[in-house]
Amino acid sequence: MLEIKNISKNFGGIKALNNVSLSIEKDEIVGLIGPNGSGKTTLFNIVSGLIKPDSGAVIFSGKRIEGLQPEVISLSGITRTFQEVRVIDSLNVLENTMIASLPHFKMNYHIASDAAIEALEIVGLKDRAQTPVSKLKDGEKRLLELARAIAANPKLVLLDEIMAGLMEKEQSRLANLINMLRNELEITVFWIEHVLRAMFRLVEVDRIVVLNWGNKIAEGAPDEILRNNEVIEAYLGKIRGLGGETIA
Ligand SMILES: Nc1ncnc2c1ncn2[C@@H]1O[C@H](COP(=O)(O)OP(=O)(O)OP(=O)(O)O)[C@@H](O)[C@H]1O
Repeated sequence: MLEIKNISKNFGGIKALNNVSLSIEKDEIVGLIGPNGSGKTTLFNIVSGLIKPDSGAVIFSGKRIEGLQPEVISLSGITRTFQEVRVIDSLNVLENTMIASLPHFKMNYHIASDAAIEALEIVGLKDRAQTPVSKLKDGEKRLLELARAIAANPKLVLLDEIMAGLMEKEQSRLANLINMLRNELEITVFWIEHVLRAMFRLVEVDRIVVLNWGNKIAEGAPDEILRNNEVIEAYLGKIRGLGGETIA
């Protein structure tokens, strides 16, 4: 479904991505992990069209999409969430969701509204449709981000640290939702996360790709990644050592 081929991106002297390749099959959940600054969000920004790679190709459903406008990529079936929730506080929950669904449904208000309400129902925010976004709790804003991504009827969704800052109960609920996206809605998921308990234990992740300093250093099933010495050295060991994040 998605093929990332030899992508490189420099910012000034910084090699944010160095010849990174990976592919994602339909109906997979693929995790993307690595230390801060290892290039994860840069890769999402390239796939979603926010930045152009210096070299390499991104192929989605057989077509090259690198360098296309974000709106075009979104219409082709790739939507995303952002680390910093991008909702408009002056609008209500439904209006925020419709901003995402309207372009996909050729600005047809009724169809876009139905799609938005369905997305809100999926994430459990339907009862809050008329609530101003400013009244939502942080966890609810994350769910709204997800609803916006779903409302545009994607084939592939990119989730960027969607668990960050949430309580454990909210993380578990969101993990169930991610599983449901793939299992029931047939949406393929590519997911960046630092909450490793969610990545390794809560969500049914098929494969995990690990970046370090812009290089792909590992790729494999979650249990293989947990045993990979290079990954432990570059990332997992440091996190365990800090004592802040536990996987089990
Ligand atoms: N627009 C930009 N201009 C200059 N440097 C950038 C830009 N975007 C990213 N970088 C740099 O590229 C590198 C990779 O950053 P990126 O945000 O992709 O990492 P990340 O793995 O997503 O980090 P985190 O886990 O902290 O979100 C970092 O050194 C970052 O400072």
